Amino acid sequence: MLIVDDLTLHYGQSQILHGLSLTAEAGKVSAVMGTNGVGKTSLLKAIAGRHPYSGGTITLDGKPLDHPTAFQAARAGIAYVPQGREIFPLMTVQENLEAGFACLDRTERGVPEHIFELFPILKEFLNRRGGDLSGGQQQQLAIARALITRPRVLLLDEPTEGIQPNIIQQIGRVIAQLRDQGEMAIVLVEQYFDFTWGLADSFTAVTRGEVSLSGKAGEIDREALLSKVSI
Ligand SMILES: Nc1ncnc2c1ncn2[C@@H]1O[C@H](COP(=O)(O)OP(=O)(O)OP(=O)(O)O)[C@@H](O)[C@H]1O
Repeated sequence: MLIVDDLTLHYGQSQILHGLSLTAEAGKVSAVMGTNGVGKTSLLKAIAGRHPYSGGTITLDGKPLDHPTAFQAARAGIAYVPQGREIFPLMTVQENLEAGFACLDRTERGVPEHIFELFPILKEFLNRRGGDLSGGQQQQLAIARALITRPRVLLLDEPTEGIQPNIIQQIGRVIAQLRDQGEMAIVLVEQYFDFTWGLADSFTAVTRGEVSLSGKAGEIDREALLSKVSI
């Protein structure tokens, strides 16, 4: 279980997160929602060791992640799929996947076959350059690259952004499949309300770096949530 407690984060003098707390359980999709600029990406970056946090704690399966570097966070089992995907455009699909090996021991460096079961198109396009894939295919590649490390926590930053509807549905099915395997806690940052509402097991609405509403699917009120995450 990932527990983020009372997290604060700054860019220079500017405070972005104001004591934000979040819990993400294995086998569940925990959605983080909110309008532009409320600090969703900053939260994921703090968890993934991509930006230092100023206060609070992050704990994974009972062990504190004490201000980890990106490498240490990845070694601890945290995988991050950034907004905008960050595919290496001149490298092939195979090479992009192998970029995920960086934090693994030599003996662990292989692409698990189940990744191609989740994303068959990647097997077909192994020798194609990342930059020649469509947006949806790049998103699949970014998720696949994150799964290379067999993570315990998967952080997804707006996976539906700029993706055509049929691929969004496919990505939703993959997220649900990964959840149902029961081993991974999935933190989904999303602004596409209906997609997230249909998929997530719990919801955290963020407003100006603070939690403004949270609750489990089946308990939280849809309209109340919608009002917190819409402009
Ligand atoms: N590197 C940075 N330096 C300074 N300010 C930053 C930096 N990155 C983000 N910010 C600011 O921090 C605030 C939160 O940004 P963040 O990207 O975390 O929000 P977000 O909720 O993910 O928004 P979006 O949905 O637009 O991605 C914004 O005001 C943004 O301009």
